Amino acid sequence: TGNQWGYGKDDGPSAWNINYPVADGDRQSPIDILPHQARHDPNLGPIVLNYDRCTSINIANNGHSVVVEFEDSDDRSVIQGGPLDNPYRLKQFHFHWGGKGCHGSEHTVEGNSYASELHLVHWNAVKFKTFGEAASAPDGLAVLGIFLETGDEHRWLHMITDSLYTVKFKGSVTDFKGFNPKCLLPSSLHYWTYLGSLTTPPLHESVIWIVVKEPMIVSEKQLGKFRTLVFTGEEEDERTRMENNFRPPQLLKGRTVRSSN
Ligand SMILES: NS(=O)(=O)c1ccc2oc(NC(=O)c3ccccc3)nc2c1
Ligand SMILES: [Zn+2]
Repeated sequence: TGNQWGYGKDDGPSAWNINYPVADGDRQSPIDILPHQARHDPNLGPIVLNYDRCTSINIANNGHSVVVEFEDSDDRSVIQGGPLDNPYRLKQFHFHWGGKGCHGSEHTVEGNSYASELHLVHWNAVKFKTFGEAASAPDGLAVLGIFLETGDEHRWLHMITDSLYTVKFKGSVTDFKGFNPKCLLPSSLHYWTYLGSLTTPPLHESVIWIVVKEPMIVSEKQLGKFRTLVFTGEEEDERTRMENNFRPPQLLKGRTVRSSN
């Protein structure tokens, strides 16, 4: 059916514009970030995360990534400050990653990729009633992007990687309670910010991107566990390893990238 998209040769990013013409739009993501061309904006305050009462619900394999969903019926876990005019509610987080030894981040910095990228997806519940409504509005979503670099083991990432075997196949979902993603964040939240889009179909141009400069460090072993997931369902014959689920950088088309200090 028309909505089938992926990261392969025939259904990958270069073919997405067939079913999703906005793929060729003016504010597409990800982008290559050039720090020296980013405008330092002293009015850009710090990002403030209020995740202390966040409620994680489940972890799932949606056939494109592994996603942890949160309860978003009130303002129990929000991001605010920085470029945001309102608090945005945490809806879910997920990852993008590469193959063994290859890189897998979506945003790049001066042409350099990281091994992986974590996206914490938030929506503007002040202006919109549902995530779906916000996801189609120019200021509807705020996604916090965190790069993952390989090095020492991350002390808390095991809480996710130890659960990945339970969501190996597309369509699998398991309970995942009591996880606070604040434990994944690097010490500094200095960031770049620009107006962009979802990096997968439907590619809505509704995202205020906040890309944190400092990567989180994870071990190659921890990253390898993400590659034990498969894109395919348990009932399907082939087992296509889930890796390289990233969109390459898109044209800036005159946009300005701003930098916090
Ligand atoms: N790579 S990305 O740009 O962060 C990105 C890309 C595509 C996305 O679609 C959704 N949908 C929901 O989260 C959702 C969750 C629950 C109900 C409806 C939608 N989030 C996305 C984030
Ligand atoms: Zn993403």
